[in-house]
This record gives sequence, C-alpha cells and structure tokens, in this order.
Amino acid sequence: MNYLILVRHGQSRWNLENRFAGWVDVPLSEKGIKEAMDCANELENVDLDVAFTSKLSRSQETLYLILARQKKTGIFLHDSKKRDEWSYHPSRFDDSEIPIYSSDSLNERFYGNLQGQNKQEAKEVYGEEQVFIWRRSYDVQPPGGESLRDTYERTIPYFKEHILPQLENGKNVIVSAHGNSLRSVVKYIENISDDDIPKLEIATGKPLYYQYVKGEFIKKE
Ligand SMILES: O=C(O)[C@@H](CO)OP(=O)(O)O
Repeated sequence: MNYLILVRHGQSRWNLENRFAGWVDVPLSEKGIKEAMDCANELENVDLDVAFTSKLSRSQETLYLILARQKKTGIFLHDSKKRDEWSYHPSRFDDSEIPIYSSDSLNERFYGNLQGQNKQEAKEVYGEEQVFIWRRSYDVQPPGGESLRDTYERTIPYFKEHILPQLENGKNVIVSAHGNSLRSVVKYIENISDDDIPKLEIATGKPLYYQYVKGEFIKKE
C-alpha cells in the first residue's frame, strides 16, 4: 500500500504580512521555516519515492527542509528537450536520492490585481463578503485573476497526467504546494462539491496523508 502526502508550504513573508501572494515569489517567513521543520520532523520516518512541487520558492523551500530531515538528496528534473539525454535519470538514483518534478500547474491561484494588496485593506475597500467570495468561492474570479475553478482546471490535468501514474506504480508521493492548488487536489480526490469547497482550509506546514488503495484515496489522521 502506498501513499500520497500533501503539504502546504510554511507561512510565507506575505502570509505574515496578510497580503495576497498568488504567483509573487515570496519566501518563507522565520515562522514558516519553523513550520516546515516541524512538518519535516513529523514526516521523518515516512518513506518517500518521488516529490512534486510548484515553480514558487516557498513550496520548494518547504520541500527541501522535509527532504533534508530525511537525509535525502532531492534532484530536480527540469523540463527540457534534452532532459532524458542530459539529466541524471531517476533509474540511476540510489536510495538517498529522490526525483523532484516542478510545474507551474501546481502554483498558487493567480490572484491578478489583488497580488501584493493587504487582505484587511481589500476588505475595507471591497467589503468583507466580496473578498470572501474572491478568496473562497469556486467560480468567481478575483479582478484579473483565477477563480478556484481556473486553478483546478490546470492543477487536476497535471495531477492526472504526472502524479497519479506514480501512485499507480506503487510509489510514495509528496506534493509540496499552495493553499489553493491543494484545495483543488483535495476537492478532486475527496470529491468535494462546488458548494462545500468554500469551507475547506488547508493549514501551512501540516501534512495531509492519504493511502492509495486500488484507485481510491483513504484519508488518515
Ligand atoms: O495569498 C495567497 O496567495 C493565498 C494563500 O496564502 O491567499 P488565500 O488564502 O486568501 O487564498
């Protein structure tokens, strides 16, 4: 029986400052580093075969800290036409090495014109209800940005094409990503309705653990 672990990056500098981050590549805060290290301690004895992350450094930093605790060398397999010829192919990896695939399909929701804005100030300007709708509804796009549906529509095809086959092959998979890309993944694997998805919050640095059994995801506390 193999498993899927989903981790939202530790607190970022802009989570700390209560600003919309989206695709802005802000790093972890000091507290975020500590959260990622606590998460690493929790996962220390969990055997991992393959890692996926976004193109944003906060999710990559979180992943590095998790792998460092496991004394594993994560090796990025970057996309390029020559990758299979020039890269160090995973078939040559030893037990201390783990392939990392990164994609902007796993990036945070693109927050458009809200990126950089303070969330409290946005509530004062646009009203609390409107900001909640932008942040948590399924279908409504924030100005110039992606709705959760838009995020889902890039995240889930990537999940099906790249992550599911690894699970099908019996691999233990970790995905280090973002609040809204992971809300999409959890919506998909737990079959959460559009009406219920606004209630789903994913905490920073707290791993979600699923066993993968015959095509089914079984959540473990
Ligand atoms: O700012 C963001 O990019 C996200 C996650 O931190 O915010 P929200 O939780 O409001 O979707």
